[in-house]
Amino acid sequence: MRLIPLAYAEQVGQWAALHIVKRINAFQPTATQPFVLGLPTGSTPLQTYKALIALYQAGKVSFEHVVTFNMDEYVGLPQEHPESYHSFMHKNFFDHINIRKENINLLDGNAEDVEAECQRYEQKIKAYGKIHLFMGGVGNDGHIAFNEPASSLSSRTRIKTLTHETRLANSRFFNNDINAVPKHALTVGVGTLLDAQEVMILVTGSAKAHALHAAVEGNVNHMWTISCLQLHPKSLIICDKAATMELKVKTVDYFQEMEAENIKNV
Ligand SMILES: N[C@@H]1[C@@H](O)[C@H](O)[C@@H](COP(=O)(O)O)O[C@@H]1O
Repeated sequence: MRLIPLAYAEQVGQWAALHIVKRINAFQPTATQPFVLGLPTGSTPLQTYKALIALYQAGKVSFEHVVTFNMDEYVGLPQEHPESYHSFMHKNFFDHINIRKENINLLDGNAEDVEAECQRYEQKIKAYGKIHLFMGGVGNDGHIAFNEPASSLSSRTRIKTLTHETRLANSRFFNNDINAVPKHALTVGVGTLLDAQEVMILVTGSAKAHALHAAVEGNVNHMWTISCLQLHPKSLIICDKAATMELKVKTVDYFQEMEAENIKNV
């Protein structure tokens, strides 16, 4: 695992965007060999999306041959609802870049046969070989995508019941009305995430400090599904200072030293 401790959330967004651009450009994607990018929603990645749009506008990256898979979607919320993850992604990212419509993949939370929809998603990812880079955030309770506590660490895409804590945290997008927050979501599994070539998780703010501690210093444990990163051969966490509050000073120093060495060697 690589942990990049930065000072501010804006720096986290900038760092993540530059990393994505670096990976896409190094891959030199084509129509027959596209770069496959996994994407999250939430407040945390907003800065990254803004920075990616700016880099696209500056001609530093093209999304023409990039295929995206979003990690999750609410069940039963109409696609055109402003808080559906379909709406979120178009408003905050897709509508501002040159991605092809047919290259955008999102789970259909209104599918009649939810199980078939989840299998279709898994098969479509497999059809591309693998996800090259999966970006994600983390919930206050340590969930990754919508893999709530006690999700199997080998789970695949499926329907999950959201915890009260998650619905309460997300009620800020629904006029603070927890009853308006869907009770279920479709989500890629922990196993689906671990299959990606690289996983990059953004963690900002003090509300995520316990989750970051569990991810970096805790044991691999299904109660904090973010801890699955310890099993991944190429995982990367980018965090701000507020998120490190539950880490040992020694841990933060260690990763800071490692990054200083990395920069020297570039
Ligand atoms: N399913 C999403 C997660 O993918 C996201 O990581 C989490 C944190 O969101 P935020 O970045 O808004 O704190 O929220 C939701 O539960």
